[in-house]
Amino acid sequence: MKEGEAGSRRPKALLVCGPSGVGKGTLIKRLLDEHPDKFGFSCSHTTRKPREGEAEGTHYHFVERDDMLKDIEDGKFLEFAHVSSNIYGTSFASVKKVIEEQKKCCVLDIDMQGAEQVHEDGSIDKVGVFIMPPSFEVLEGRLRGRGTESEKDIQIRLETAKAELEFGNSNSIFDFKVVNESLEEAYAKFKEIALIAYTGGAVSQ
Ligand SMILES: Nc1nc2c(ncn2[C@@H]2O[C@H](COP(=O)(O)OP(=O)(O)O)[C@@H](O)[C@H]2O)c(=O)[nH]1
Ligand SMILES: Nc1ncnc2c1ncn2[C@@H]1O[C@H](COP(=O)(O)OP(=O)(O)O)[C@@H](O)[C@H]1O
Repeated sequence: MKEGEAGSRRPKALLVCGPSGVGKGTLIKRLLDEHPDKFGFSCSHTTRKPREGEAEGTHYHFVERDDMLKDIEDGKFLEFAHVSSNIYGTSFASVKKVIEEQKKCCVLDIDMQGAEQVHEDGSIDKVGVFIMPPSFEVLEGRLRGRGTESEKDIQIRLETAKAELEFGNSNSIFDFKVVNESLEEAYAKFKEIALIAYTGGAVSQ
């Protein structure tokens, strides 16, 4: 076995959850850029419109609501959720592509409802990490600073964030919590957790 290859244990999926604007996408992008051989992103489906710079099939599969509802009915999704007035979901195909075809650890960026469904389903061996903001004010500042949402959408996301933070603080789905204050420190911790998922190792905090 070559150095850096996963050991005899199979890589687990890495479930990344946390409120909108907390930095999930930033941390995940950095991980994928640094370790493209080890980690692959599960490209979700969404009914929301693409933001500037987002590409079909890379960030999301951008789909029409009716098509997504039909695919959900046809059983194509491992999990799905209505988040901030849009539908988001992880197809079986996207997870299979990363785990079985690419043989990498599959990174899922999903909301709390999705995390709960994956946890209860139990068919995916996973490590769960919840990303926390240093404070609600900082979260709001990041969301506004990103400049990708309308004021109405920001308000919806902040409302959802309150429930997400309570959820992250009070359940056992997540093996780890990372406070994203300094990006360097948060990324170092996040990477360490991701590598635990990659090696399929036992989780100890
Ligand atoms: N359940 C579920 N949630 C998802 C999925 N993809 C993204 N999300 C979540 O949907 C929420 C909104 O995502 P997005 O519109 O990209 O906005 P952002 O989180 O503010 O960058 C976030 O909490 C994501 O974690 C998915 O496939 N399933
Ligand atoms: N540690 C950090 N310090 C300051 N700004 C950050 C930090 N992490 C992320 N950001 C910024 O916050 C905004 C939201 O991050 P993003 O990764 O889009 O969050 P999410 O994917 O959780 O919605 C982005 O503009 C990003 O550059």
